[in-house]
Amino acid sequence: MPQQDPFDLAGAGGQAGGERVPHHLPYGVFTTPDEPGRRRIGVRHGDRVLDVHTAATALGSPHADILAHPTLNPLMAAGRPVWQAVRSSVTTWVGYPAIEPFLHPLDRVTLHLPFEVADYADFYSSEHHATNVGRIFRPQGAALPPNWKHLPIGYHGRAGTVVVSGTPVIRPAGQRRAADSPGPVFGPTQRLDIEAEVAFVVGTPSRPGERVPLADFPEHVFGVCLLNDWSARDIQSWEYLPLGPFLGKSFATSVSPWITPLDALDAARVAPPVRDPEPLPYLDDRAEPEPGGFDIRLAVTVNGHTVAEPPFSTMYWTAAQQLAHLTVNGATLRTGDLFASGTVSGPEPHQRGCLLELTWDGREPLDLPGGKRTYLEDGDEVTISGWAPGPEGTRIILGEVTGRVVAA
Ligand SMILES: O=C(O)/C=C/C(=O)CC(=O)CC(=O)O
Ligand SMILES: [Ca+2]
Ligand SMILES: [Mg+2]
Repeated sequence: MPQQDPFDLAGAGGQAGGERVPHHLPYGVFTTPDEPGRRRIGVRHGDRVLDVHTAATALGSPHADILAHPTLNPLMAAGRPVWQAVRSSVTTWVGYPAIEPFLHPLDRVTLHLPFEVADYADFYSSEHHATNVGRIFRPQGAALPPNWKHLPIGYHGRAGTVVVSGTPVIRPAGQRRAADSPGPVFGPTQRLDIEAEVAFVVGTPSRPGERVPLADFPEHVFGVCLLNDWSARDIQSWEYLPLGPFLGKSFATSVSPWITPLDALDAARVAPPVRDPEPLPYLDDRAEPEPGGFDIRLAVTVNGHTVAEPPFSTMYWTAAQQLAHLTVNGATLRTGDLFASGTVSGPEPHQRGCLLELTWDGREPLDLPGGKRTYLEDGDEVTISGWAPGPEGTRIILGEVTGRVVAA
């Protein structure tokens, strides 16, 4: 009996010859209790993880070498034709009885950061989020800055503090200044927040001076994961002018352990919102063959209680536009570059992807069963999950990203 893949919920379609055709097949890196020092590439299939290098070797695959590594980077660097060939092979292998010995129960493995992060950039591409944050942080000025509808605003983050889901997040300390206080004080943040985001992982690098046009997005982007851009709002609001977020966001950024291949999200593509004014030609995606948006529905829980359901389809700037912008000055891409969408917030109050917006900077606490919540307390656990439509009425369940706050 083929395993039911919880990433592809049982539903209409997805059947061939009476057996499910696996579709999602996300990549991760795992160890087993017997060999805790040996990190291996795994593909999730149902409630099991396929050791793909061992399977590839046993089956005489020409791709065995590229899978014999403790990270996904060599596979990611190999480029789209190889990604497609490996994905197509794995799709076949998971139906072979011969691979039984190479499948490990998911609850027996430890998952690790699946790739070595090269550079990390974070965008600010939800109009609803940017408008709300503008109103909260800069009540005197216009909600959106004058450049916002002309380019996807972003900042470069700290690649070395990107951690895998499940890693505890230590409450950061820093400078903060209350509005009515003459100077700053130092101490643990009192306004620790989350940001629910979707992130894109670069596989194929680019050369100096080369721009990545919108159409080349699938040639460079290996896959997609969920991301929590933990943010200390008091540190951030005191430090961020004029150069943007710095220590308020650099202490930890969590990613899901499973990387969904970009091709697995074909059925989730949707048209982005209409852009007005029209962007400059390198960002104008109206003539692109594939719509640039993705219909990914996020959910954020705090201590198991759902606090938000942000819709990724409402993002103003798409990931392809973000990548085109990131490289338009000739900056190179490296294998392992990670770029995140920015906080995903929809138009409705329960669709806001951070506590800053959900509680209007603490002025409107959330009523949770465990008590009222403004910002995060020590011991709180936050989980971001998401799903997207798959082929023929199925669902793709993305790997979730979770983290618990520990005292400073
Ligand atoms: O408007 C600001 O000053 C800052 C907003 C952010 O928190 C930056 C950020 O991480 C962007 C995002 O996630 O959308
Ligand atoms: Ca962010
Ligand atoms: Mg961060």
